Amino acid sequence: MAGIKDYTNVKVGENRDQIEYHVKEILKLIGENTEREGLLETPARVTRMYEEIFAGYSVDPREALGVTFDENHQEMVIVKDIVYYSQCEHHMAPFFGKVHIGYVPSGKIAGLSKFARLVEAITRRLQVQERITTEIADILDEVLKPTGVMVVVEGEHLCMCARGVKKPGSKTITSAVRGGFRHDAPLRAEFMSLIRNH
Ligand SMILES: Nc1nc2c(ncn2[C@@H]2O[C@H](COP(=O)(O)OP(=O)(O)OP(=O)(O)O)[C@@H](O)[C@H]2O)c(=O)[nH]1
Ligand SMILES: [Zn+2]
Repeated sequence: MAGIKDYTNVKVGENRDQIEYHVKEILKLIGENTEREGLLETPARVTRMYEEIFAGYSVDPREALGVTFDENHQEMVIVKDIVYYSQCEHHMAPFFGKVHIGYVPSGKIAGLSKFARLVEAITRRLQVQERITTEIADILDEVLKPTGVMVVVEGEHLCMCARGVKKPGSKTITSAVRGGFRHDAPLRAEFMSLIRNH
């Protein structure tokens, strides 16, 4: 299975002309007049938007976590409320929410901003929420080799709100645990209580 770890290094900007062409074709196929004023720039706008929302394809998420420091801190570190916007791979509709990361270092810590960079690299692609969660946990585990990692992701999926089953407000919560968190219920409970918004 192709995963985030096999990042493709595709830069959307290099395919700009072709994407614009195909967006214009889709507009025609849904019954639009691509020559009316409001739509003239739309293929180019959509392409620029794709460059942003699909920027993750050109980033190796392991490198996003690049800067690490040797540090003898052995208690849990939590970076919570990292907002993400992603696109569901089934409908190409947005889903968005927050990522919460907790880890217990084992000699290595990462620069705090790098957690958000990791989240960006993984979410700015076509995704499912479960894979976002798993990949963040696996990459942290691989790069930092911590005593343990726990990742919780909250998401609201427009494909469930604006269409289909139409259930606005429903939330999906996914979690992944690695290392010491697996067999340590109090540690998981401490993480959950610290990420709760007060
Ligand atoms: N597990 C999981 N499912 C997702 C995610 N994003 C979207 N989906 C679901 O993917 C499924 C695709 O189902 P299909 O039956 O193939 O597509 P569909 O006919 O458009 O389904 P409906 O949304 O039920 O109308 C739907 O149940 C979506 O809710 C995600 O991140 N994780
Ligand atoms: Zn969907």
